Amino acid sequence: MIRFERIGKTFRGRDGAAVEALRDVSMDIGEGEFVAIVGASGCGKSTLLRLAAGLVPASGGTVSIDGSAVTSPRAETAMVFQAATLLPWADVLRNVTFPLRLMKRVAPDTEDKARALLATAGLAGFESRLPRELSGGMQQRVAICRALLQEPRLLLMDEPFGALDALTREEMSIELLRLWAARRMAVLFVTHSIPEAVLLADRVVVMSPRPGRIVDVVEVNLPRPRSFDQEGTDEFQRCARRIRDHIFGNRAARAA
Ligand SMILES: Nc1ncnc2c1ncn2[C@@H]1O[C@H](COP(=O)(O)OP(=O)(O)OP(=O)(O)O)[C@@H](O)[C@H]1O
Repeated sequence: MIRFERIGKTFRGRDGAAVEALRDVSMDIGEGEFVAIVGASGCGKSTLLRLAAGLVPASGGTVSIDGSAVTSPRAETAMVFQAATLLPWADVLRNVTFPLRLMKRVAPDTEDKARALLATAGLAGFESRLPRELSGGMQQRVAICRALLQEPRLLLMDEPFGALDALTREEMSIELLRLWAARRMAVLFVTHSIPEAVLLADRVVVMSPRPGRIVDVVEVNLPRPRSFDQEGTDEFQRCARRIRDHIFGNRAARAA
């Protein structure tokens, strides 16, 4: 569905110095596939998502969806950032429906769908609350509902649980999988957590330090529905170890 073909991206800093963020990145993501991206800080993971979202142009290569080059944001793509980025003055329901109102895509059943989505995310009864009345985890759930209400074919998630505590993070991962199972859009999910990547993804793309290149693609052959109980399985450990070895090299192997 989405194809990255020999993508390179070099930024020019304020001082004029060139920063090569990505080099020769190629990958395909199929319809309904869940792909996680892991790699050292600064290796270009967010840049890759922003390229897919049509927010920045590539310096070389092409990103295409269904064969047509992505040059600007598209209605079929939605993005969730690390911070919930909700409108502070709008209540939960208005926040969730905001992008559709902005794109003039409101349908007669939009509000009902938004309420149903919020209920699935455990937010029934909070529709009229303001963001500041919600916990960080609840705010992030609102941001995820906002993205899902757009019924995207491609969901881009940039460390969406990065600011949450460990327990909320686990709970949110399982909830995301539930919502994804019901809708099956393609997901490109950036995370710093190796267990989170293995738990969620069909494939984990491992990137080298900057300039980011793909050093491995790990297929996760764990049955769905997934749960953290699978963390003890050989397959989970195999995937996690293989990813860790790429990121930490022999250090991890020695410590094990
Ligand atoms: N607009 C920009 N102008 C200049 N340099 C940039 C810009 N955006 C990103 N970079 C640089 O490109 C590199 C990759 O950044 P990016 O945010 O994509 O990495 P990342 O892997 O997502 O990092 P992290 O895991 O820390 O969020 C970094 O060195 C960053 O400083």
